[in-house]
Amino acid sequence: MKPRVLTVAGSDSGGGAGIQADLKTMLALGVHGMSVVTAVTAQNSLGVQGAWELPAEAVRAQYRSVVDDIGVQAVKTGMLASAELVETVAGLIGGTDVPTVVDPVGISKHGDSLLADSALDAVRTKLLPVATVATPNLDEVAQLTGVRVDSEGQLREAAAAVLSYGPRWVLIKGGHLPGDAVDLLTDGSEEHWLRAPRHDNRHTHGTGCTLASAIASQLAMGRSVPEAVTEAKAYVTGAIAAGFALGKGIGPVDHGWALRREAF
Ligand SMILES: Nc1ncnc2c1ncn2[C@@H]1O[C@H](COP(=O)(O)OP(=O)(O)O)[C@@H](O)[C@H]1O
Ligand SMILES: Cc1ncc(COP(=O)(O)O)c(N)n1
Repeated sequence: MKPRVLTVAGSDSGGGAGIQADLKTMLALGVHGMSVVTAVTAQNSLGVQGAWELPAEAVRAQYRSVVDDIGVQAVKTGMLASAELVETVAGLIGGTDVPTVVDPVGISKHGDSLLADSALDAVRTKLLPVATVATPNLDEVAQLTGVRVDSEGQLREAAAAVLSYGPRWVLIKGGHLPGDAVDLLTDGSEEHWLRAPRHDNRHTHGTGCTLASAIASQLAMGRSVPEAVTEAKAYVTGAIAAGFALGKGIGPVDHGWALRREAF
């Protein structure tokens, strides 16, 4: 049976990030994608114009519908908006015995907040402990741990700070540093440095969502965490290289690049 992957995240009306990015990534990687919508954003290439979270009951009901009947081999979380939703989702994941990728989405590329400040503590104490892999970017590392990274040498310190909250693995994304796009994956004993050339392309909307969904898809196919992250990094790098202009601002990465490559 086709591996099934569930994203628990917010909707991006512009189609570049959030649930839309997750489902496109899952399609491109050959798994069956499913979604639990946590919030709806009015969003485009210029930023987030509005956001509305769903009631916790609606999130719980979507999750149960999917997991109890269809079943999942991996879960990915993205925008969770509020402390109540973070706690609800952490509880649901804690009761589901499959690998889970937690992308602790805090602020959009345009600087719009996608998570209430009052939810940070629940992310630290409830959500990170149930993650198989947590994938914070450098702003999220600073928000969650207070550790500020402005060089590759500090990625280790950032990783240790996030691991102290209990995820099995952490992938610190160094995408916002100058130079090569370097990420550090570690479980506190093994270290894997993932390095890709930086693509000089401003159309990077959705990079984090795409990477986390690709990791979840690879885990659902049975890969180990280091294998899954290595494959996912190659996929997101190709998607960034093929990112394209839409609207007047930052365009999306191209989720379909790998499908086209295989087709010809
Ligand atoms: N310009 C770029 N060229 C190549 N890789 C990039 C670029 N920008 C980000 N990345 C990579 O994309 C992935 C997502 O990282 P990042 O953009 O930091 O996440 P987020 O979307 O959460 O801010 C990481 O693997 C990062 O190294
Ligand atoms: C609904 C939603 N979820 C997540 C992001 C983060 O996007 P990115 O991957 O660009 O950091 C976003 N802009 N909108």
